[in-house]
Amino acid sequence: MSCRAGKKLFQWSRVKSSTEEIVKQLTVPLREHAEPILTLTPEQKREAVRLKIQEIEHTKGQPPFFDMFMREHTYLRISLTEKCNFRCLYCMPAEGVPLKPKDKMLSNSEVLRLVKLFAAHGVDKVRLTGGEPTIRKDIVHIVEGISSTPGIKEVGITTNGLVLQRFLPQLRDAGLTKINISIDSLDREKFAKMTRRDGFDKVWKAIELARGYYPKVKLNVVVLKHQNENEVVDFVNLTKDRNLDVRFIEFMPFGGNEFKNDNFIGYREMLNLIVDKYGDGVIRLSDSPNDTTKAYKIDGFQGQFGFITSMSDHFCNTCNRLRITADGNLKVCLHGNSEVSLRDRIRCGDSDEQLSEVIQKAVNNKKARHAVFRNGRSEEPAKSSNDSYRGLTPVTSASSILVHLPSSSLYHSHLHSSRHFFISQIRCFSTTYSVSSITHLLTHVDNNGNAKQVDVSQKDTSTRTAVARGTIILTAEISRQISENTIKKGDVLTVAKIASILGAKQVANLIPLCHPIRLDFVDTVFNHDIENSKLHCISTARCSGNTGVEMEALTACTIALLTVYDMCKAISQKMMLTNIYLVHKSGGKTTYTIDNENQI
Ligand SMILES: Nc1nc2c(ncn2[C@@H]2O[C@H](COP(=O)(O)OP(=O)(O)OP(=O)(O)O)[C@@H](O)[C@H]2O)c(=O)[nH]1
Ligand SMILES: C[S@@+](CC[C@H](N)C(=O)[O-])C[C@H]1O[C@@H](n2cnc3c(N)ncnc32)[C@H](O)[C@@H]1O
Ligand code: SF4
Ligand code: SF4
Repeated sequence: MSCRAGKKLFQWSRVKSSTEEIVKQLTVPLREHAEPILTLTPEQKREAVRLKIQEIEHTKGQPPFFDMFMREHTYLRISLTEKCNFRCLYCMPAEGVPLKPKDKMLSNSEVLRLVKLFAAHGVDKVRLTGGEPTIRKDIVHIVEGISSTPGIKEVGITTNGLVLQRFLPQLRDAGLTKINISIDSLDREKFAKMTRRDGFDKVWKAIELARGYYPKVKLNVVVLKHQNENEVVDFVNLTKDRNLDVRFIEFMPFGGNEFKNDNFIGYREMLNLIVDKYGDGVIRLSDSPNDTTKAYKIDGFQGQFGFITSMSDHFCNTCNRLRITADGNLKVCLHGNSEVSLRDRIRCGDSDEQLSEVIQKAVNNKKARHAVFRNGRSEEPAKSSNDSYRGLTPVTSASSILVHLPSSSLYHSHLHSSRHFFISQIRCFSTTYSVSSITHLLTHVDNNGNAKQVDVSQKDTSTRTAVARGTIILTAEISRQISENTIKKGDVLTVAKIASILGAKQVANLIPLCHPIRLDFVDTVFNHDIENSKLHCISTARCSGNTGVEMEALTACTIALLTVYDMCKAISQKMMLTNIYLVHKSGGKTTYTIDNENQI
């Protein structure tokens, strides 16, 4: 979801003001739009559809990367290098990590190709990280390339700040929009102990410089017990008259770090320390939809602070992140072990379409939440029913889920392997037109009552898009079998999607006075309301031409629904196609968007 909620202040009314009471009130979840699409109000759904249409138009039709939990991935984190000039206690061993050869790293042009591809699929935010990203010599060029990629609205960097002063002006000029700087201690000696390097002065100067360039600079502070926990309030004090957003990060276990439970301090405990000092002055701010941070501020302070609570209260249900490692592996989850090499696919000469297919497949396997940590080791969460978590429900048991099916040539191989592939047969019946006294008003009938086609040769060429929607009411048994993909005839939704594309291409042959159109794009997605045994279908058609594609979208949608009927009728014929209508049309002289679907 790409709803953008504005940040607004929120102050709790309090009866008692003991630290414990205040912390209790302040830790109530306050995340807007945190739930997946199934709990949206009709108004929000309409807005979501409108945004989706806008987005599809903007991205020239590449479908966004949705996972099986309806999470749309719009944020790409790219690690530019494995190297680092620090050795933070919680991140790297003193001797550093084993480095792969340079030729295994993604090159500048490979990074930019991937960004372009992800942007075409709706990614609008990229963050560069590492290792230490400023070690990469071509960092300014990379930022420049990313910021000028169509569709990218934000380019951020997360850095330890050691050499940032050198690059900051160029980075800003290259289009860097956001900066997060890590600093774990305000005490020079402790800083050196935690990073195993003496760099405090340079990092602090970089922070001051960045504040001059950016309206808000985020500071990342990993808090470790017995190390820097006693500095939490000092960090909050920095926000008094500085445009800083200090984020306290819970220590997370990673493969290489030495995670010890003794070092862990949860966010409630940190908040306690702050409330002890500021009492009622602590204000909870509302969080943006995909924020990792629970945001707060002290009343009257210029800046704010927050907690990244990956361990004690994870935020996986709103996850919109994908990441690429420095050597070009796609990771769909920070804590997941599965990776797929995009670098190898690029170097084997894969087309963008093939890469998209690989990415979508990986995204389909993304778990509902991150791995469970036991004894400092991460274990993948179990699949299927255990994946259901905090309102996130996989397709197999969802009450309503948008099933996204990527469009690509690889479908064909997938389909060939499916046992039954039926293209529903459309019969075109000959039609008798009755001539009425108002034939002269009809554009498709001449004065003698003969059918005539409209001459569109003088109309302007423009990009035309149409979106149609329809529903098939199923039986409960059919609904269940579709959701579990156990229908005997084969993979219903995949076949229906392909049939819808073939159907759209046939419009000029099926509907007597329609013009043949050179279609640029057709896509169909499904929204399966399993509980209510309804399958909604949304079809989009686009062309660049002098007449519209509404009929193509409507036909695509209808054929998809008919195909579902055909694939399932052996189980029961008690199904009904209903509510097929045009949701949106743009290009040409008029734009139309249905403003109240309930009226249809
Ligand atoms: N669980 C989890 N934690 C993450 C993820 N990305 C970042 N984090 C945590 O957030 C901390 C800060 O990350 P940053 O690199 O500053 O990125 P960010 O917070 O996503 O950045 P913005 O929201 O764009 O400001 C990291 O140290 C992690 O602890 C993620 O995908 N999953
Ligand atoms: C891996 S670093 C890479 C970017 C850069 N080198 C830096 O330190 O900002 C990104 C962020 O992850 C945080 N981080 C690293 N190891 C962590 C851990 N074990 N638990 C929580 N956060 C961690 C760092 O503090 C930093 O804010
Ligand atoms: S947290 Fe960043 S600065 Fe520290 S060792 Fe890891 S990569 Fe380097
Ligand atoms: S742990 Fe994985 S699923 Fe959870 S927020 Fe991070 S990347 Fe997303």
